[in-house]
Amino acid sequence: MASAPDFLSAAECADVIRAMNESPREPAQVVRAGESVLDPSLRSCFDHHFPEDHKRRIGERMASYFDDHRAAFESDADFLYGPYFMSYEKGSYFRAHRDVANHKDDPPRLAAHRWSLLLYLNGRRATGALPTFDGGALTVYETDSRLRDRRVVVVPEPGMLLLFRSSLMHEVATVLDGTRYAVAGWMSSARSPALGGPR
Ligand SMILES: O=C(O)CCC(=O)C(=O)O
Ligand SMILES: [Fe+2]
Repeated sequence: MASAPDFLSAAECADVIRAMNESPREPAQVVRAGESVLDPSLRSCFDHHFPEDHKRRIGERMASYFDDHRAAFESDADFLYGPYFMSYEKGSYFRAHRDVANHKDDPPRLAAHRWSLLLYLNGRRATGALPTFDGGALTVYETDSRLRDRRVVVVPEPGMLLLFRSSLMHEVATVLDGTRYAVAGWMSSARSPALGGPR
């Protein structure tokens, strides 16, 4: 796991949150046995249709952070899938899951995911004019052959970029108050056999 605390400034976070609040949104789906479905037993949050130009700009920044620190990630990932813009209102959550394929019918892009990138736009503490929320911590269940398995709890901070392997189990605790805003993208490998790369 790795993080960059000040990937975006508070002013940039405020801009993205504003654009999210102005964009249409729909309840976020999950992929189950190859199909995208609403599944409140697993996930409850909103997916925002974010303006394309903004989206491309943020996606490029996330991908270049990965590229610049590539050596640390020991990965053949070469493109970013996403980004997606999510809001979690009071009562929202994302139960334990992995961001990779779990079923033979799952879309190939899931099997190509290598690293999950989360960009947090706000946090629990007041920062400038950014909205705050309570609850909504991310827990990642790290597995490491050299270390004992452990859970790492991440409390989002505005502007923080977090990276973890997409194969790790993780979950977002229920938001208890306010709205939690986050951007998610997946560094993926075009060489994945699932995407037609060499086997
Ligand atoms: O918002 C987070 O902290 C994690 C979200 C997540 O796990 C996902 O979108 O796949
Ligand atoms: Fe996830």
